[in-house]
Amino acid sequence: MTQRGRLITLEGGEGVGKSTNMAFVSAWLEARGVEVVRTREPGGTPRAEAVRELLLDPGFDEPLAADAELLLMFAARAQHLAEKIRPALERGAWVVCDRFTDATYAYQGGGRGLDEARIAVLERFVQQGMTPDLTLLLDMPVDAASRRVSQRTDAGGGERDRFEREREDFFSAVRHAYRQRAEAEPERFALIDAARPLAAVQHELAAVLDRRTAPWR
Ligand SMILES: Nc1ncnc2c1ncn2[C@@H]1O[C@H](COP(=O)(O)OP(=O)(O)OP(=O)(O)O)[C@@H](O)[C@H]1O
Ligand SMILES: Cc1cn([C@H]2C[C@H](O)[C@@H](COP(=O)(O)O)O2)c(=O)[nH]c1=O
Repeated sequence: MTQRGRLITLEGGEGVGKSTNMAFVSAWLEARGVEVVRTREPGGTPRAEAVRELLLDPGFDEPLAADAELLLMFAARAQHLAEKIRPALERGAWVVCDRFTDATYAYQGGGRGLDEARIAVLERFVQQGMTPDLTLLLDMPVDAASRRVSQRTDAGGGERDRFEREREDFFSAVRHAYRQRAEAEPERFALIDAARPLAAVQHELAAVLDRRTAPWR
């Protein structure tokens, strides 16, 4: 019988280095013979990416109600789980996902102030007990991360999305919520100091992956 794959998530606020380190984590696993499916949330499938567009688009002349934002996050997640994550895990592949439900607790819970208990109801409904096996939380001060986002936006000539336009107190609340979750579940989370140079961050990521994934490989 094929062994079920593992779900590894990368989490953290804007600009902490999740996308940069997705590539590193995936390559590290692949070098050890693991089949890896790389993906992200919100998004990861064509329909879920369409929901992402709606969530990130700053162009509407109408606010997005916090409850609608929460439900859209879980709608995208339900599609992602059904069409991509569960099938991959069932065939034995490992899924490395840039953000997952911890982001909902951090952004919609911490940032928007929605009740955690309501998020937990949707989590149970959509995920049916499925949770990440390992969560790599990239953590750094909000002001330094925001400078990285500014440099990236200036260099790429891109526009800030609807979340990136939030104020510093929103991101401080997001960071606080993430750190609280990591403290509450140390067996699932690894807290990584992402303010260091990339080589140091990746050195620690490799050590964490080696230690935490050895029993599953
Ligand atoms: N350790 C690091 N030191 C310095 N710069 C870094 C480091 N890690 C990433 N960067 C740079 O910071 C910027 C943001 O990184 P990245 O896009 O990977 O962050 P992210 O967490 O995926 O951001 P977002 O949440 O906005 O998608 C990029 O320009 C990247 O090259
Ligand atoms: C999964 C998830 C995401 N978000 C927010 C966090 C980010 O601002 C955007 C996604 O863009 P990025 O390229 O990953 O930075 O969506 C959220 O608020 N809630 C969630 O559950």
